[in-house]
Amino acid sequence: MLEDSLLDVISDCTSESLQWIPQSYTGDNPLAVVKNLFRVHHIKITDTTIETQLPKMVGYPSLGAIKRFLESWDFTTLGLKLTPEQLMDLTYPALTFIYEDDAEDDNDGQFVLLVGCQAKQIYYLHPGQGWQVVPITSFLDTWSGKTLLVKPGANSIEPDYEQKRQAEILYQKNRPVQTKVTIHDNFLTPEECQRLMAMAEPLYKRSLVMRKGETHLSNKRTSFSADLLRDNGFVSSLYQRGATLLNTQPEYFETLQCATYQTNQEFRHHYDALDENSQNEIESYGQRVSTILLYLNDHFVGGQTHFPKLDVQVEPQIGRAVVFHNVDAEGQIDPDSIHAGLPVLEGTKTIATLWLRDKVWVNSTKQNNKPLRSAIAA
Ligand SMILES: O=C(O)CCC(=O)C(=O)O
Ligand SMILES: [Fe+2]
Repeated sequence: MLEDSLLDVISDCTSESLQWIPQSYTGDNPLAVVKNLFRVHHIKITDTTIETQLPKMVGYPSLGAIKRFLESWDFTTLGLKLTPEQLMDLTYPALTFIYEDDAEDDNDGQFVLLVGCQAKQIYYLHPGQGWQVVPITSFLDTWSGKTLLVKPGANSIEPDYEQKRQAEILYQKNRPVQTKVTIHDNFLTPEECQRLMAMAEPLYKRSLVMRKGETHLSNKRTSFSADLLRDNGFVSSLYQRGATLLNTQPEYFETLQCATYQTNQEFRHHYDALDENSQNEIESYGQRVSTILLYLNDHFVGGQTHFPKLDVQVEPQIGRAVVFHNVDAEGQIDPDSIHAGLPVLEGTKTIATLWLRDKVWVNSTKQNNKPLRSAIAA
């Protein structure tokens, strides 16, 4: 591409009038990158159309699935593994995949939209971070090379866009109030919160996550946690209180877990329910059907609990309980239950969590028993 026209593309893409569309969480990245691609090409397509059609493509969320989706919208596409030399000569914009700094496996990364390469700098849109201008050398450190060249065709338009957009706006305005996350203030008194925090203090260990039925250390969950067995009248009464709230029996709760997050620590978007890789665990110990999250303090900045699919961000408040359900009536993971403990920006956040299983928890009926394993989430 000629230098001048490249500059036009870059200034057009990054202009104020062409605001990029931010992804609300990592799992939203493939949708957001495609929304931004359409926007860069000034093609009007509703978010609803992308959100309903793209995830249905075979192989989603791969680059191949994005390719198939774009072809269904009359784009001409070419998927390639590019070399750094070829990167310089691209006709932009193109979709590509970069690995995250803290990737735990080869699929951990993000799709970004390459718009230009000039004077040894690469211009790209990261849907989670906005427009980036970085030296090519540092871009190459994280770049996978996997790239999708794309070109819209004459029929890359949504014929009934205006009508669909109006319906979308109307729906958003009249959207029913969500009932999937409920808040129960003063579930604990400040004194009870203090008492729990003091009991947990000597027991903290780095929190784990569950992957393929095994517990692991993970950059996705950087907090510390402590298990509190029901071998003391006070703790035991909290299990009972939780059971009353959820209309169940205290024996169905996993061991109460306190977690503490220092500045910059977080628990990235995840489901509390166990997935198909943990079938054995589900059969033996039951699915994690519901969660009660308790905030034990609130003198810190950040650390909200975020439910991106529900557009809900719960503010931590001392003694507040947040309740949500992780599976639907058929026992399948409810996609709306995805949530995160956002990074703590200043101070220390402390929570306690009660995860409800659909089977009696293994050590819940014995006193002074060692926990089977620390409570887990992925
Ligand atoms: O810290 C939070 O706000 C969320 C914690 C969480 O998701 C969990 O413990 O499963
Ligand atoms: Fe969680």
